[in-house]
Amino acid sequence: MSSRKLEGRLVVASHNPGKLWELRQLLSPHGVETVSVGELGLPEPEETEPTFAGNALLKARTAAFASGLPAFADDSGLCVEALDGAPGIYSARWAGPERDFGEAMARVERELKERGATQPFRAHFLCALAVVWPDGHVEEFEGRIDGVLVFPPRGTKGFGYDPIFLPEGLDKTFGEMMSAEKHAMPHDGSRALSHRARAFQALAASLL
Ligand SMILES: O=c1nc[nH]c2c1ncn2[C@H]1C[C@H](O)[C@@H](COP(=O)(O)OP(=O)(O)OP(=O)(O)O)O1
Ligand SMILES: [Mg+2]
Repeated sequence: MSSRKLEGRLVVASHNPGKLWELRQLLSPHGVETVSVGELGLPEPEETEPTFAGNALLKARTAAFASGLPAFADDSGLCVEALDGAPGIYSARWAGPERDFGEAMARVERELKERGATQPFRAHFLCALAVVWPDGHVEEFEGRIDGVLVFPPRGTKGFGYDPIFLPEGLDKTFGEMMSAEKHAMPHDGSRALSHRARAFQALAASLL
């Protein structure tokens, strides 16, 4: 348990609308008032760290120091086993400056084919969350969900690589799920589903 609790206004340090929506959805039952970096007019920092945790910390720290408020950042991505963990921390960058995830998903399929990979195409999503206070105090959390990739992509819900990711033991891709299913936050102590919801579950237990 942490000694620090999240109180007052929280900056959500993400420029990705899909992610922002999910993070606010996860925070909303806790009555935390949020403002996004976009609403504050803060720029998107370059993600120069070699790990998810490092980039989450970099984004949260930049926003906390620029705003004088506690800030919350998510760095996440898809890691494909047969591609040695790629795209990993480069998941957003594979979609190019236009953030074309149709192209990014096609590249995953192409690279699997080039490597002669065979099904099941095992993969996982990872999510690192960091909270940084303006005095420099840091809290970090992580969540993971394992699954397999399916081609062609299925479903139009969610964002990013959701349409090719089939979570272990389920028959719907993240792209075919209602957001409430992807983010199910069980109150009976059982585990949440998505990488982001799992990381958030750890955060909530400690900070909220
Ligand atoms: O639940 C997810 N469902 C599908 N795709 C996902 C998910 N979670 C991460 N992803 C992929 C797409 C995203 O673009 C990238 C994260 O990259 P990441 O740098 O953490 O976020 P970002 O650049 O999109 O926004 P920002 O850094 O401003 O928070 O991984
Ligand atoms: Mg990013």
